[in-house]
Amino acid sequence: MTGAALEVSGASRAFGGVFAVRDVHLSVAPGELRAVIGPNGAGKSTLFALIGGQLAPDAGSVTLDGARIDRLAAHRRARLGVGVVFQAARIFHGLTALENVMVGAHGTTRAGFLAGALRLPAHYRTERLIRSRAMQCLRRTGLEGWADRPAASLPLGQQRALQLARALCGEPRLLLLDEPASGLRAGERAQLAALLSSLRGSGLTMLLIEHDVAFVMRLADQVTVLDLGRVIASGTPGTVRADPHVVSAYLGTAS
Ligand SMILES: Nc1ncnc2c1ncn2[C@@H]1O[C@H](COP(=O)(O)OP(=O)(O)OP(=O)(O)O)[C@@H](O)[C@H]1O
Repeated sequence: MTGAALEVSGASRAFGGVFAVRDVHLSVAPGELRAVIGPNGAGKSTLFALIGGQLAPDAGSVTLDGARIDRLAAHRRARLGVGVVFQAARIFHGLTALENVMVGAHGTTRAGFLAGALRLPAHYRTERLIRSRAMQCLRRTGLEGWADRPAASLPLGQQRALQLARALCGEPRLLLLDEPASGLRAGERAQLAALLSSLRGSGLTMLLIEHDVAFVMRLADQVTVLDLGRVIASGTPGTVRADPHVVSAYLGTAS
């Protein structure tokens, strides 16, 4: 298909008269991995929330495959294919890895609560379908060997992959990731980078916000740099790294 998968156009959002995001334009092509970076307070989390639906913009628009989504609640955006991996590990520790992923598929299937409560055949069919889809997602994220382990017993890197698997089970058209590398050690970061690369190889469109500039520069197709709520640079990692505005606003102060 032609055109952007995600288009943010002139998006602004202020808090108490101060712009957190100001007239931001961002276009993510299908299959692209886009990173959004910027110093503390640059507006990354706010932009993320404007796309995911936790916030609505004061002005501007957000479209997914050409359809406006900026006035929709987060759960309706999720139904349309916006998958979100939040930074805080929202893992159900009492459930197995497989069960955690199955949770991601409920809500995207048709057989409803009543069919489940009445134990109708449709319920069992749906449950089987969900289970096999969840196993596929565990395979896609390299977690098939952990399927029946309690989620709490997974090392942090695998827990991060589990969050990804759960989001994938909702079959997103666009996956949003909030600082996926945060708190991970070097080896775990490298594993996560390989996983994100393989997902991109499968054609998934992704947007991630990240503090770790080195992580992003190795991984992303395109990088958008925010500072004080505005886009100050956008392009390939090489272009962005050489941009004097970026160097002075951000990279110059990073080690
Ligand atoms: N709910 C809110 N109420 C008031 N001000 C807010 C709110 N959310 C964000 N802000 C302000 O908007 C600006 C942008 O914040 P935001 O969290 O989006 O930046 P960020 O780039 O994600 O920062 P960090 O890297 O520190 O998480 C900051 O000045 C912040 O204080």
